[in-house]
Amino acid sequence: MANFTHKLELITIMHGYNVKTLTQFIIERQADFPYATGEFTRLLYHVGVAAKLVNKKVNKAGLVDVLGEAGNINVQGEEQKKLDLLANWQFVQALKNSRECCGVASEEDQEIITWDDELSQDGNYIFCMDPLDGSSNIDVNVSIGTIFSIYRRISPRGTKPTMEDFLQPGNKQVAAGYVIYGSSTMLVYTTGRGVYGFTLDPSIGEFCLSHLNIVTPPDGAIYSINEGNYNHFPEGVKKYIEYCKQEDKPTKRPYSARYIGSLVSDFHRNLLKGGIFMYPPTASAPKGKLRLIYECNPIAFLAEQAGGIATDGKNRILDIKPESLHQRVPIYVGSKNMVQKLHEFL
Ligand SMILES: O=P(O)(O)OC[C@H]1O[C@](O)(COP(=O)(O)O)[C@@H](O)[C@@H]1O
Ligand SMILES: [Mg+2]
Ligand SMILES: [Mg+2]
Repeated sequence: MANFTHKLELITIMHGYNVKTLTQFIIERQADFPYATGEFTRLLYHVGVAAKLVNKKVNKAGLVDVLGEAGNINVQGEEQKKLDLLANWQFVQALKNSRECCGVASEEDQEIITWDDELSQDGNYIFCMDPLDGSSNIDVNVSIGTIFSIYRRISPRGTKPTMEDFLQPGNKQVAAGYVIYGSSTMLVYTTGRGVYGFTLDPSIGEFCLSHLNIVTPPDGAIYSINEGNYNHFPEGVKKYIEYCKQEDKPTKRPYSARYIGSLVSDFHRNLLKGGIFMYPPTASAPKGKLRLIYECNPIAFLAEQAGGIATDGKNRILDIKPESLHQRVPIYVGSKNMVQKLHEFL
Protein backbone atom coordinates (compact mmCIF):
# COMPACT_ATOMS: atom_id res chain seq x y z
CA MET A 1 0.00 0.00 0.00
CA ALA A 2 2.80 2.43 1.02
CA ASN A 3 4.50 1.70 -2.32
CA PHE A 4 1.23 2.46 -4.25
CA THR A 5 0.67 5.75 -2.39
CA HIS A 6 4.27 6.70 -3.07
CA LYS A 7 3.75 5.88 -6.74
CA LEU A 8 0.57 8.00 -6.75
CA GLU A 9 2.46 10.89 -5.19
CA LEU A 10 5.15 10.50 -7.83
CA ILE A 11 2.56 10.45 -10.62
CA THR A 12 0.87 13.50 -9.11
CA ILE A 13 4.18 15.35 -8.88
CA MET A 14 5.12 14.42 -12.42
CA HIS A 15 1.78 14.94 -14.08
CA GLY A 16 0.21 17.67 -11.93
CA TYR A 17 -2.89 17.28 -9.74
CA ASN A 18 -5.90 15.14 -9.17
CA VAL A 19 -8.70 17.12 -10.83
CA LYS A 20 -12.47 16.88 -10.87
CA THR A 21 -13.84 18.46 -14.00
CA LEU A 22 -17.16 20.30 -14.25
CA THR A 23 -18.70 17.47 -16.28
CA GLN A 24 -17.52 14.81 -13.80
CA PHE A 25 -18.91 16.89 -10.94
CA ILE A 26 -22.31 17.42 -12.60
CA ILE A 27 -22.64 13.73 -13.43
CA GLU A 28 -21.77 12.82 -9.86
CA ARG A 29 -24.35 15.31 -8.58
CA GLN A 30 -27.06 13.83 -10.76
CA ALA A 31 -27.53 11.40 -7.87
CA ASP A 32 -28.92 14.32 -5.83
CA PHE A 33 -31.85 14.53 -8.26
CA PRO A 34 -33.93 11.32 -8.18
CA TYR A 35 -35.62 12.11 -11.49
CA ALA A 36 -32.43 13.23 -13.24
CA THR A 37 -32.46 12.39 -16.96
CA GLY A 38 -29.09 13.82 -17.98
CA GLU A 39 -30.83 16.74 -19.74
CA PHE A 40 -29.54 19.30 -17.22
CA THR A 41 -26.07 17.77 -17.36
CA ARG A 42 -26.03 18.17 -21.14
CA LEU A 43 -27.27 21.75 -20.89
CA LEU A 44 -24.59 22.77 -18.35
CA TYR A 45 -21.96 20.95 -20.37
CA HIS A 46 -22.79 23.17 -23.36
CA VAL A 47 -22.70 26.28 -21.16
CA GLY A 48 -19.15 25.27 -20.24
CA VAL A 49 -18.25 24.88 -23.92
CA ALA A 50 -19.56 28.36 -24.77
CA ALA A 51 -17.67 29.85 -21.81
CA LYS A 52 -14.42 28.33 -23.04
CA LEU A 53 -14.98 29.69 -26.56
CA VAL A 54 -15.73 33.19 -25.28
CA ASN A 55 -12.74 32.97 -22.95
CA LYS A 56 -10.48 32.24 -25.93
CA LYS A 57 -11.44 35.60 -27.46
CA VAL A 58 -11.41 37.56 -24.21
CA ASN A 59 -7.93 36.33 -23.36
CA LYS A 60 -6.46 37.88 -26.48
CA ALA A 61 -9.06 40.55 -27.07
CA GLY A 62 -6.61 43.19 -28.34
CA LEU A 63 -5.30 40.80 -30.99
CA VAL A 64 -8.50 39.40 -32.43
CA ASP A 65 -10.56 42.51 -33.21
CA VAL A 66 -13.19 42.05 -30.50
CA LEU A 67 -12.58 45.38 -28.79
CA GLY A 68 -14.70 48.46 -29.34
CA GLU A 69 -18.25 49.17 -30.42
CA ALA A 70 -20.27 46.99 -32.77
CA GLY A 71 -22.15 50.03 -34.06
CA ASN A 72 -25.62 49.06 -32.78
CA ILE A 73 -27.81 50.22 -29.90
CA ASN A 74 -29.42 47.41 -27.89
CA VAL A 75 -32.85 47.22 -26.23
CA GLN A 76 -31.33 48.93 -23.17
CA GLY A 77 -30.42 51.96 -25.27
CA GLU A 78 -26.73 51.12 -24.82
CA GLU A 79 -24.01 50.91 -27.44
CA GLN A 80 -23.39 47.22 -28.07
CA LYS A 81 -19.77 46.13 -27.85
CA LYS A 82 -18.34 43.63 -30.34
CA LEU A 83 -17.73 41.25 -27.45
CA ASP A 84 -21.37 41.61 -26.29
CA LEU A 85 -22.46 40.30 -29.69
CA LEU A 86 -19.81 37.61 -29.92
CA ALA A 87 -20.57 36.24 -26.46
CA ASN A 88 -24.30 36.40 -27.19
CA TRP A 89 -23.88 34.47 -30.43
CA GLN A 90 -21.55 31.89 -28.88
CA PHE A 91 -23.94 31.07 -26.02
CA VAL A 92 -27.03 30.99 -28.25
CA GLN A 93 -25.27 28.52 -30.59
CA ALA A 94 -24.20 26.27 -27.72
CA LEU A 95 -27.69 26.32 -26.19
CA LYS A 96 -29.24 25.39 -29.53
CA ASN A 97 -26.71 22.58 -29.97
CA SER A 98 -27.55 21.25 -26.51
CA ARG A 99 -31.10 20.42 -27.65
CA GLU A 100 -32.11 20.84 -24.00
CA CYS A 101 -32.99 24.54 -24.18
CA CYS A 102 -36.27 25.61 -25.78
CA GLY A 103 -35.75 29.36 -25.44
CA VAL A 104 -33.33 32.11 -24.43
CA ALA A 105 -33.74 35.58 -22.98
CA SER A 106 -30.70 37.77 -23.47
CA GLU A 107 -29.69 41.30 -22.48
CA GLU A 108 -28.66 41.79 -26.11
CA ASP A 109 -31.99 40.73 -27.69
CA GLN A 110 -35.28 42.64 -27.42
CA GLU A 111 -37.39 39.49 -27.78
CA ILE A 112 -37.02 35.91 -26.52
CA ILE A 113 -35.04 33.61 -28.82
CA THR A 114 -36.83 30.39 -29.83
CA TRP A 115 -36.32 27.80 -32.56
CA ASP A 116 -38.72 26.13 -34.98
CA ASP A 117 -37.16 22.66 -34.96
CA GLU A 118 -38.93 19.96 -32.95
CA LEU A 119 -35.86 18.92 -31.00
CA SER A 120 -35.34 22.41 -29.56
CA GLN A 121 -39.04 22.84 -28.85
CA ASP A 122 -38.87 19.61 -26.88
CA GLY A 123 -36.18 21.13 -24.67
CA ASN A 124 -37.19 21.34 -21.03
CA TYR A 125 -35.15 24.37 -20.01
CA ILE A 126 -35.41 28.15 -20.26
CA PHE A 127 -32.10 30.07 -20.27
CA CYS A 128 -31.78 33.75 -19.29
CA MET A 129 -28.44 35.48 -19.74
CA ASP A 130 -26.28 38.53 -19.65
CA PRO A 131 -23.77 37.25 -22.20
CA LEU A 132 -21.16 39.86 -21.38
CA ASP A 133 -21.32 41.66 -18.04
CA GLY A 134 -19.15 44.69 -17.33
CA SER A 135 -19.14 45.95 -20.91
CA SER A 136 -17.59 49.27 -19.86
CA ASN A 137 -14.49 47.32 -18.79
CA ILE A 138 -13.99 45.26 -21.97
CA ASP A 139 -11.63 47.67 -23.74
CA VAL A 140 -9.53 48.37 -20.64
CA ASN A 141 -8.64 44.80 -19.69
CA VAL A 142 -10.59 44.76 -16.42
CA SER A 143 -12.38 41.54 -15.49
CA ILE A 144 -15.76 40.91 -17.10
CA GLY A 145 -18.20 38.02 -17.05
CA THR A 146 -21.27 36.13 -18.25
CA ILE A 147 -24.29 35.67 -15.96
CA PHE A 148 -26.96 32.98 -16.44
CA SER A 149 -30.14 31.67 -14.91
CA ILE A 150 -31.97 28.42 -15.74
CA TYR A 151 -35.64 27.51 -15.25
CA ARG A 152 -37.77 24.51 -16.18
CA ARG A 153 -40.35 25.55 -18.72
CA ILE A 154 -44.01 25.82 -17.64
CA SER A 155 -45.45 25.62 -21.16
CA PRO A 156 -45.91 22.09 -22.61
CA ARG A 157 -42.88 20.41 -24.20
CA GLY A 158 -42.94 20.25 -27.98
CA THR A 159 -44.36 23.79 -28.25
CA LYS A 160 -42.70 27.19 -28.56
CA PRO A 161 -42.09 28.69 -25.10
CA THR A 162 -44.15 31.73 -24.13
CA MET A 163 -43.30 34.94 -22.30
CA GLU A 164 -44.74 33.34 -19.13
CA ASP A 165 -41.91 30.81 -19.21
CA PHE A 166 -39.47 33.73 -18.84
CA LEU A 167 -41.39 35.78 -16.27
CA GLN A 168 -41.07 33.21 -13.47
CA PRO A 169 -39.95 34.59 -10.08
CA GLY A 170 -36.30 33.94 -9.18
CA ASN A 171 -37.30 31.43 -6.48
CA LYS A 172 -38.22 29.08 -9.36
CA GLN A 173 -34.67 28.96 -10.73
CA VAL A 174 -33.27 25.42 -11.01
CA ALA A 175 -29.74 26.76 -11.46
CA ALA A 176 -27.81 30.00 -11.73
CA GLY A 177 -24.20 30.96 -12.26
CA TYR A 178 -21.62 33.16 -13.82
CA VAL A 179 -18.34 32.95 -15.65
CA ILE A 180 -15.68 35.45 -14.65
CA TYR A 181 -13.02 36.22 -17.25
CA GLY A 182 -10.37 37.58 -14.91
CA SER A 183 -6.77 36.78 -13.98
CA SER A 184 -8.06 33.23 -14.14
CA THR A 185 -11.34 32.16 -15.70
CA MET A 186 -13.86 30.63 -13.37
CA LEU A 187 -17.37 29.22 -13.63
CA VAL A 188 -19.37 29.49 -10.41
CA TYR A 189 -22.84 27.95 -10.12
CA THR A 190 -25.57 26.59 -7.87
CA THR A 191 -28.44 24.16 -8.35
CA GLY A 192 -29.86 25.00 -4.95
CA ARG A 193 -27.46 22.70 -3.10
CA GLY A 194 -24.59 25.05 -2.35
CA VAL A 195 -22.27 27.11 -4.54
CA TYR A 196 -19.30 25.59 -6.39
CA GLY A 197 -16.43 27.21 -8.29
CA PHE A 198 -14.47 25.72 -11.18
CA THR A 199 -11.26 27.20 -12.54
CA LEU A 200 -10.40 26.78 -16.22
CA ASP A 201 -7.11 24.96 -16.77
CA PRO A 202 -6.19 26.03 -20.31
CA SER A 203 -3.59 23.23 -20.50
CA ILE A 204 -6.33 20.59 -20.42
CA GLY A 205 -9.19 22.83 -21.57
CA GLU A 206 -11.32 21.87 -18.59
CA PHE A 207 -13.11 23.70 -15.79
CA CYS A 208 -11.75 22.00 -12.67
CA LEU A 209 -13.31 22.07 -9.22
CA SER A 210 -11.40 24.65 -7.18
CA HIS A 211 -13.95 26.13 -4.74
CA LEU A 212 -16.07 23.60 -2.87
CA ASN A 213 -19.29 24.78 -1.20
CA ILE A 214 -18.57 28.52 -1.10
CA VAL A 215 -19.97 30.25 2.00
CA THR A 216 -20.01 34.06 2.32
CA PRO A 217 -18.78 35.38 5.68
CA PRO A 218 -21.81 36.87 7.53
CA ASP A 219 -19.75 40.00 8.10
CA GLY A 220 -17.29 41.66 5.71
CA ALA A 221 -15.32 44.90 5.50
CA ILE A 222 -15.97 45.87 1.87
CA TYR A 223 -18.73 48.01 0.40
CA SER A 224 -19.23 48.32 -3.38
CA ILE A 225 -21.27 51.14 -4.87
CA ASN A 226 -20.76 53.76 -7.60
CA GLU A 227 -20.48 56.79 -5.31
CA GLY A 228 -20.44 59.01 -8.34
CA ASN A 229 -24.25 58.83 -8.11
CA TYR A 230 -24.20 59.70 -4.40
CA ASN A 231 -26.31 62.86 -4.68
CA HIS A 232 -29.18 60.87 -6.13
CA PHE A 233 -29.16 57.95 -3.70
CA PRO A 234 -32.07 57.39 -1.29
CA GLU A 235 -31.36 58.98 2.12
CA GLY A 236 -31.07 55.57 3.80
CA VAL A 237 -28.32 54.51 1.39
CA LYS A 238 -26.43 57.76 2.00
CA LYS A 239 -26.64 57.14 5.79
CA TYR A 240 -25.40 53.55 5.35
CA ILE A 241 -22.44 54.77 3.25
CA GLU A 242 -21.56 57.21 6.05
CA TYR A 243 -21.82 54.30 8.50
CA CYS A 244 -19.42 52.28 6.31
CA LYS A 245 -16.87 55.11 6.57
CA GLN A 246 -16.93 55.27 10.39
CA GLU A 247 -14.28 53.65 12.61
CA ASP A 248 -16.70 52.26 15.24
CA LYS A 249 -16.58 48.78 13.74
CA PRO A 250 -15.40 45.47 15.16
CA THR A 251 -12.29 46.05 13.03
CA LYS A 252 -11.95 49.57 14.49
CA ARG A 253 -11.49 50.62 10.88
CA PRO A 254 -13.84 51.95 8.22
CA TYR A 255 -14.92 49.46 5.55
CA SER A 256 -12.91 49.54 2.31
CA ALA A 257 -14.60 50.93 -0.79
CA ARG A 258 -14.12 48.58 -3.75
CA TYR A 259 -15.92 49.05 -7.07
CA ILE A 260 -14.77 47.39 -10.31
CA GLY A 261 -17.83 48.32 -12.33
CA SER A 262 -18.47 44.73 -13.44
CA LEU A 263 -21.29 43.21 -11.36
CA VAL A 264 -19.79 39.70 -11.73
CA SER A 265 -16.37 40.77 -10.45
CA ASP A 266 -17.67 42.95 -7.60
CA PHE A 267 -20.03 40.16 -6.52
CA HIS A 268 -17.36 37.43 -6.83
CA ARG A 269 -14.92 39.32 -4.60
CA ASN A 270 -17.57 39.97 -1.96
CA LEU A 271 -18.83 36.37 -2.20
CA LEU A 272 -15.42 35.05 -1.19
CA LYS A 273 -14.23 37.79 1.21
CA GLY A 274 -17.53 39.12 2.61
CA GLY A 275 -18.96 42.48 1.65
CA ILE A 276 -22.00 44.28 0.29
CA PHE A 277 -22.77 45.36 -3.29
CA MET A 278 -25.36 48.08 -3.83
CA TYR A 279 -26.94 49.50 -6.98
CA PRO A 280 -29.71 51.79 -5.71
CA PRO A 281 -32.16 53.85 -7.75
CA THR A 282 -30.41 56.91 -9.24
CA ALA A 283 -31.50 59.95 -11.23
CA SER A 284 -30.62 58.25 -14.53
CA ALA A 285 -32.00 54.89 -13.38
CA PRO A 286 -34.97 55.57 -11.04
CA LYS A 287 -35.69 51.82 -10.84
CA GLY A 288 -32.01 50.91 -10.52
CA LYS A 289 -29.76 49.92 -13.41
CA LEU A 290 -29.40 46.17 -13.14
CA ARG A 291 -31.82 43.77 -14.83
CA LEU A 292 -33.96 41.47 -12.67
CA ILE A 293 -34.17 38.37 -14.91
CA TYR A 294 -30.56 37.88 -16.05
CA GLU A 295 -28.47 39.86 -13.56
CA CYS A 296 -30.22 40.23 -10.17
CA ASN A 297 -32.07 36.87 -9.96
CA PRO A 298 -29.03 34.65 -10.66
CA ILE A 299 -26.79 36.75 -8.37
CA ALA A 300 -29.46 36.62 -5.62
CA PHE A 301 -29.81 32.81 -5.90
CA LEU A 302 -26.03 32.40 -5.59
CA ALA A 303 -25.83 34.85 -2.69
CA GLU A 304 -28.58 33.09 -0.74
CA GLN A 305 -27.10 29.66 -1.45
CA ALA A 306 -23.81 30.94 0.03
CA GLY A 307 -25.58 32.22 3.17
CA GLY A 308 -25.99 35.85 2.07
CA ILE A 309 -29.01 38.06 1.40
CA ALA A 310 -30.30 39.93 -1.70
CA THR A 311 -33.10 42.54 -1.65
CA ASP A 312 -34.38 45.49 -3.63
CA GLY A 313 -34.47 47.49 -0.41
CA LYS A 314 -37.85 46.08 0.59
CA ASN A 315 -38.41 42.66 -0.93
CA ARG A 316 -36.37 39.50 -1.34
CA ILE A 317 -35.16 39.73 -4.96
CA LEU A 318 -36.12 36.07 -5.58
CA ASP A 319 -39.77 36.72 -4.64
CA ILE A 320 -40.27 39.56 -7.13
CA LYS A 321 -42.66 38.52 -9.93
CA PRO A 322 -41.11 39.85 -13.17
CA GLU A 323 -43.40 41.96 -15.37
CA SER A 324 -41.14 42.37 -18.40
CA LEU A 325 -38.04 40.78 -19.89
CA HIS A 326 -35.61 43.67 -19.40
CA GLN A 327 -37.09 45.06 -16.17
CA ARG A 328 -34.62 46.79 -13.83
CA VAL A 329 -34.61 46.69 -10.02
CA PRO A 330 -32.47 48.19 -7.23
CA ILE A 331 -30.23 45.55 -5.64
CA TYR A 332 -28.48 45.24 -2.27
CA VAL A 333 -26.64 41.92 -1.99
CA GLY A 334 -23.96 40.30 0.10
CA SER A 335 -23.04 39.32 3.66
CA LYS A 336 -26.11 38.69 5.82
CA ASN A 337 -25.30 41.07 8.70
CA MET A 338 -24.24 43.86 6.34
CA VAL A 339 -27.45 43.80 4.27
CA GLN A 340 -29.49 43.62 7.48
CA LYS A 341 -27.57 46.64 8.81
CA LEU A 342 -28.31 48.55 5.59
CA HIS A 343 -32.01 47.77 6.03
CA GLU A 344 -31.93 49.47 9.44
CA PHE A 345 -31.17 52.71 7.54
CA LEU A 346 -33.63 52.22 4.67
O1 LIG B 1 -21.08 52.30 -14.48
P1 LIG B 1 -22.11 52.03 -13.45
O2 LIG B 1 -23.32 52.92 -13.56
O3 LIG B 1 -21.57 52.01 -12.08
O4 LIG B 1 -22.67 50.56 -13.75
C1 LIG B 1 -21.87 49.44 -13.59
C2 LIG B 1 -22.79 48.26 -13.67
O5 LIG B 1 -23.30 48.16 -14.98
C3 LIG B 1 -22.98 46.90 -15.57
O6 LIG B 1 -21.85 47.03 -16.36
C4 LIG B 1 -24.20 46.49 -16.38
O7 LIG B 1 -24.00 45.29 -17.01
P2 LIG B 1 -23.65 45.16 -18.57
O8 LIG B 1 -22.24 45.53 -18.74
O9 LIG B 1 -23.93 43.73 -18.81
O10 LIG B 1 -24.59 46.06 -19.32
C5 LIG B 1 -22.69 45.99 -14.38
O11 LIG B 1 -21.79 44.96 -14.66
C6 LIG B 1 -22.07 46.95 -13.37
O12 LIG B 1 -22.26 46.55 -12.05
MG1 LIG C 1 -24.54 43.08 -16.88
MG1 LIG D 1 -24.10 42.66 -20.51
